[in-house]
Order: sequence, then structure tokens, then C-alpha cells
Amino acid sequence: SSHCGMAVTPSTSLLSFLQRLQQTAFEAFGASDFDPKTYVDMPLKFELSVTEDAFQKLPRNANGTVAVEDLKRFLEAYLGGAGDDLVYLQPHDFVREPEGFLPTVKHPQVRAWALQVHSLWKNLSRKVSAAVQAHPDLHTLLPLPGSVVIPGSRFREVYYWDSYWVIRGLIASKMYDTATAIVTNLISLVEQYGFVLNGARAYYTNRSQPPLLSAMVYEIYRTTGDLELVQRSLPALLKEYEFWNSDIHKVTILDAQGCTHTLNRYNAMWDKPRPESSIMDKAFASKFSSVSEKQQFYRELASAAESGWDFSTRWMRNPPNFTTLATTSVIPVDLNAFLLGMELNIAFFAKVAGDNSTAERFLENSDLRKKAINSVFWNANMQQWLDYWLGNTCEEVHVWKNGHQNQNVFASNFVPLWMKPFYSDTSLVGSVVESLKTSGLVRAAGVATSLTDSGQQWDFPNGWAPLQHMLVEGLLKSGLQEARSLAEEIAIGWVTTNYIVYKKTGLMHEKFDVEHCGEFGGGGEYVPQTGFGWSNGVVLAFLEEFGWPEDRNIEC
Ligand SMILES: OC[C@H]1O[C@H](O[C@H]2O[C@H](CO)[C@@H](O)[C@H](O)[C@H]2O)[C@H](O)[C@@H](O)[C@@H]1O
Repeated sequence: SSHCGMAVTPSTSLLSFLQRLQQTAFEAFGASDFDPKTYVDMPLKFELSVTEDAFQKLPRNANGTVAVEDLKRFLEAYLGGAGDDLVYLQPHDFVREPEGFLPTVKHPQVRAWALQVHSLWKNLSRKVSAAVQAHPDLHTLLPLPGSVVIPGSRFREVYYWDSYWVIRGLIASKMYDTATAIVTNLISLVEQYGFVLNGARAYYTNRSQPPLLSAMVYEIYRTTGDLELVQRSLPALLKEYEFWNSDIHKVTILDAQGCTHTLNRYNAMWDKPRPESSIMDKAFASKFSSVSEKQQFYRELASAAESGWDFSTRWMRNPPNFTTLATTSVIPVDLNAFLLGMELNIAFFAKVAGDNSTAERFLENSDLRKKAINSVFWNANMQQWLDYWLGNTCEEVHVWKNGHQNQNVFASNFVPLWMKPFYSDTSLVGSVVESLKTSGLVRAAGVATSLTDSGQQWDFPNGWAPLQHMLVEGLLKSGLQEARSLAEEIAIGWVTTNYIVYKKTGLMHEKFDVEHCGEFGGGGEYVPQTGFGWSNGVVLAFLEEFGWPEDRNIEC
């Protein structure tokens, strides 16, 4: 039934071919330095049938492998380079030093670095090439109407939740048009697919990512007062809301007091290897013997990617055993906090647009969700919100059970603090601040993702820009003095490690090792990436908020 989340998005013949090519390349070139994503990002030079024909004719040895030189020649003749279909673009609203840029950053070296980080928007700005619009069937890259800002390195396309922090940085850089163009693209994806894709690629059409589109619109509107943006976003946001509240994402819980609540989970519409990582996915799935077990495991992998936390012990029934991944059995704290934010934002936009009945309906929804979050996730002993483990995921109504909250500590346990109904509750914030301080998550160089060192990238000792920012901003908005001090401590540690690593490597990094100031992060299924959209965004947003006085040293 739909409650078991059996939906599957159709694949394309282009993707099937590129996955066969990827497998052949893996066999020919070997595992070292191999990134499977490269192959599903390559554009075709000729139509698929011509390309497949030539591929079919490649000489193969007894076990079916193609010689390195033959394969190289084929790639050269028939495929473009990964990323060739995205072209550099000089953002028209970029200036070297915008008027009023980071006014309270007085320290000369920090200011010079902030200007370098600002100038990285030029490196990361792209537009989809005309070739994609002309022959979409030759590209896994999806056509978009506006310019994009990419995370960087192997992440050559626009990503959903990354875009929120890119936009926060662009606002600090006063690049409002570039920020608005990103939102326009994401709206166009909602119009076409009914939701914002994980990223703008054909292999990301089976899932979304943490729903922050309404938060992007909110931040731009707050800064620019662009009413037209609000008006044209509203229908797309209502559509996106339907997606997150469809059967596959919706879970009904009967709590200990006999009240019924509706909350949401991640659940990708996919039961095959992720095309961008199929080498790894297939290897792990070989642990399972039956087709249905493999399919379920593939669904859990793609659902973890939908959560943005790919991968983490957070989704493992039996951590750190990777094959016990059970993302669809978790009701996640952060997803539901994001949806609460979305409900409040939609209510606000509807009010601004003069649609009072929608505004009221969404205020009611947000009220119900706040109650659900308190009832299902809140743990009074730990003074934080805990993910909830479902038993049988196919049940229509789940009876809340003691002991089903995940007692492991994750940074996501504090994400509700980012939402107004929680940060404005002063007595609540006081105790949550205490529990965050003593959680073990707050380290020298920022907040750790979890306390478990599993080798996965969304675990200890990695710290991620989005997590730092949500917690810091929530703490700040509470207005509590002790919360502000903690926020400042986290932000200073985070900015410092970004700065020191930049000085050492000349690059901005995707994730950091929060245990060791001045070290970037690691682990996971791909090599650490640089560029990097959300890290740049959060550094600029923190510098805007806290400044950097001339007499504050920047060192680990
Ligand atoms: O290729 C493997 C996975 O890569 C992406 O995930 C990671 O990078 C994203 C871009 O910065 C980020 O949004 C995500 O949180 C990271 O874990 C991609 O989003 C996955 O779908 C993909 O399978």
C-alpha cells in the first residue's frame, strides 16, 4: 500500500546507458580515484542510439571488459566532459566590494579573506548551456530558466537545501538578483515535477531534499520587500506542501494521551542503486539475497540522500552497521521543524498576498505540528527533541511507544530551536541551551553532527555549515543572553577553522573536523569537496551577524 512507500519514479534510457558506461569504466579504470558520478554527468555528442551502437561495438575481452585505450577513445569521440553543459556566468550584480559590505568586520586580514570568499560567487555561478535547451535528451542536466550557484567540485549542478545557505551568503554580498534567480529555478522544478528535486539532474527526480524553499523566499523578501516574488512563490509552495504531505511522506501517530498527530518522514520514490553512486550501492546490496530486500535497501539509501544526511548512524537501526540503514522508519525531528517553518512562512505569504483563508489554514497546521513535535519528539529527561523510530512502517496508525525515541545525540535534535514557536519560549530555551552545552556536540571548532565516529560523513567529528547556522541563529533569535554567548562561541570557532583551513589550502571546504580546529572533514563515499557554496554562505552570514573586531585574533 502507499503507506509502505512503494512508489518508483521511471528512469530514462539515457541514464540506463550512462550507468552501463559507468560500470564499464569502473572495470577498465579501477577503483582508485574513480568517481561514478562523473559518468552520469557526461553529455552525449550524438543521439543515444548512435552512441549505444558504437558502445556495443567496442572490443571486449572474455570477461566483458573493455581495454583502457579503447574506452578512452570512445569517451573522447562520443561524450562531452562532465560539467561541459554548464557554462560560467559573470553575475551582473557582483561587485568587488559591495557598498555596506560586512560593516563590522574591522580586522584587516579577516576582511580581506571575507572579500575573497565573496569573490567565490563568481567561480560558482553558472548557467545551463543553450545545448541543453536545444537537445535535452542528450543531457542528464535539467534545463533551468535562470542562473545558478553550485556547491562546487563534483557538485556541478544546483542543490536544493544547499541553496538556502548560498542565498544567505548572497544576501550578505548584496547579490539579490542572483539569489532571486535561484528561487526562480527551484520554483520551475516544482511546477514541472511537483516538488523541488534533490538537485537539477535526471537522476535526482526520485527524491527531494530538506524543504527550505519557503525559507529562501522569506529571507529574500525580508531583505528586498519583493512582493512579486512572494506572489509567484505561493502557488509553488502550496504544491510543494502537498508533496510532503502525500501518503508516502505522511505518518499518523496515536500518542500516550490518545491524541492523533500527523508528522512526516523522508521516503524516496526509488528502489534501485542511485545512478550517481551505483558502484557503491550495488556492492553494499550484495549482502542481501532476495530482490525485495535489495529494493528496500536501495530505497533506504535514496531516502537518506533525501534527508541531506547521507550517510549517518542516525538512519541505522544497528549503528554503525551500514546495511541496517532504515531511513523510512524514522520520523525525523529536523524535517518536521522545517515543515513547521514552511507552514508559518506560507501563512505569512498568504497574508501578505491578501489570501486570509489560506493564512488561517496554515496557522492551524503549524499549531497542530507544534503539538505533534512536543508530543512525539520532546524528551524531558534529555531536554531535547529526539527522532522517533517506527516499528512496522506499513501501519496506517502508529501507536507511540516508550523507548522508541532515538536517545543518541545528533545536532538535528536541536533544530526546532530555529523555529519561532520554540525560540520564543524563553524558559524552554534556557533548558535547551543547558542540554546543548553539556551534550558533547559543542567542540573547539563548531558543533559536531553526532557523537559517533562511524566513518560516515554525517557523523562525528564532522561539522557542517548548515547545522552551525541553524543552531546559532535559533540561539540568537531567542534573545537570551546565555544563548547569545553560546551562539557567538560556536560562530567564532566555526569562522576561525574556515579561515585557518583556507589559509592552509587556498580553498573553502564542504565540511570540517570540529574536534581539530584548522582541519577539514572526511569520511563517506566521495573525497572531500571544495568550493563551497554553503560554507561560503555561512561564513558571510556569521561575519554579517557578529563582525570581527580589529583586536580579536584569528587563530586556532
Ligand atoms: O553523490 C552522492 C550524494 O551527494 C550529494 O550529497 C552531499 O552533497 C550535497 C551537495 O553539497 C548535500 O546537499 C548533501 O547534504 C551531501 O550529503 C547528493 O545530495 C546526494 O543525493 C548524492 O547521492
